Amino acid sequence: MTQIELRGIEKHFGAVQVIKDLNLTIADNEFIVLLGQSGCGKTTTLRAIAGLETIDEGDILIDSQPVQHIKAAHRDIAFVFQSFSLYPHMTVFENIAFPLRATRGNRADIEREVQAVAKTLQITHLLVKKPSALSGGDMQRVAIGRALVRRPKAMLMDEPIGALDAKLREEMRAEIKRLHIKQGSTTIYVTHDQVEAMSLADRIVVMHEGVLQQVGSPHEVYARPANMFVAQFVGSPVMNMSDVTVSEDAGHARVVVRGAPTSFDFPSNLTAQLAVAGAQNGNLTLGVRPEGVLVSREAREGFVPVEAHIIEPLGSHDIIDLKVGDQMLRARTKSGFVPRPGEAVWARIDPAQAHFFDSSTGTSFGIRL
Ligand SMILES: Nc1ncnc2c1ncn2[C@@H]1O[C@H](COP(=O)(O)OP(=O)(O)OP(=O)(O)O)[C@@H](O)[C@H]1O
Repeated sequence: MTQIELRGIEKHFGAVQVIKDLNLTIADNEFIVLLGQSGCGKTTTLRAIAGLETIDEGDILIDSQPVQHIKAAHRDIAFVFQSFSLYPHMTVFENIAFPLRATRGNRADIEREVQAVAKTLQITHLLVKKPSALSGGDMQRVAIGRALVRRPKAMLMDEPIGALDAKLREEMRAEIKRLHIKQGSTTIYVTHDQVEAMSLADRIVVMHEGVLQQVGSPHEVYARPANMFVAQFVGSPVMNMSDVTVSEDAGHARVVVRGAPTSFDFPSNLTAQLAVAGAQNGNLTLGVRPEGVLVSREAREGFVPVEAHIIEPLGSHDIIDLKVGDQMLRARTKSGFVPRPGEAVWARIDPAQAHFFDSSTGTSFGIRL
């Protein structure tokens, strides 16, 4: 059982505040991913939990006990870094066994535990080798094995597969997930890669400039982004964002994209919901992911004329830039469905996939259609 709680964490480096009032509770066995751009304070947060960095304000609690006064070595937390930091003169077996030497004297116990971890990570055949004979992925497996072997209260991982090539990263991602399901330990994982975050996390914590933006399951963060930063950071290609005005007309809401000649049809309850949320024209941004832009070759009800502009065929699907007046809208369509550049087609925004944000604060109005 390991629960970790961060209460009102603040951290400065000189005059620069790198963590601002961070509050977060991580449940036992939970896999949490801290996601954000370089420099947003992820690593500093992880190091503070491990005891490698002090904090200026707030409390860090492990199983309800404040730990600020406890040194890193006594927090019983394992840390896996991007750089593998294996001991080059030791074999893989000795590297994994190393953390056990201080705590478990008995050779037979050490042998058994190293073998068990090696089996879990499928590296038994590497135990006699030296790190210099290993590939990048295997080195990182050994580093993870060394962290796991002492069965720490929690695992902290800082971009552990960031240095590997794309194919190996994908493989290691799957392995880390399998390992977590099998081994079950409270894990906090740092990355700037949203795909990695989505595929690994029970919950993603999105950070920006030291401020927590949203905590939620991958689905929540993707489908219900709390603000424009999260909306554009998660998902690829990025969410379309346009300034819009909304008016009511003959039982419909009409959404006009600034610079576009036509309006998109929305259900009439949009205007009522926007009014309740305090949204006002002139301060309204519409966000829609490319899969929320529907494209048709023929005129259909609710579809407006647009022009296919740039087409990126990606095999499983195509990404098409549609010209709507002087605005661009990216759509994701079935592969080969659309047209040549310059061809006139029809588009509609799926109201169920539309997001409305306050243009000045970026906050979502939480509209559900
Ligand atoms: N020891 C330090 N002294 C001064 N500034 C630091 C120190 N460590 C980090 N910083 C600064 O604090 C900010 C947050 O850094 P941090 O490493 O936590 O961010 P990050 O989100 O993990 O980014 P990255 O992925 O690049 O490591 C950055 O602006 C960084 O330059």
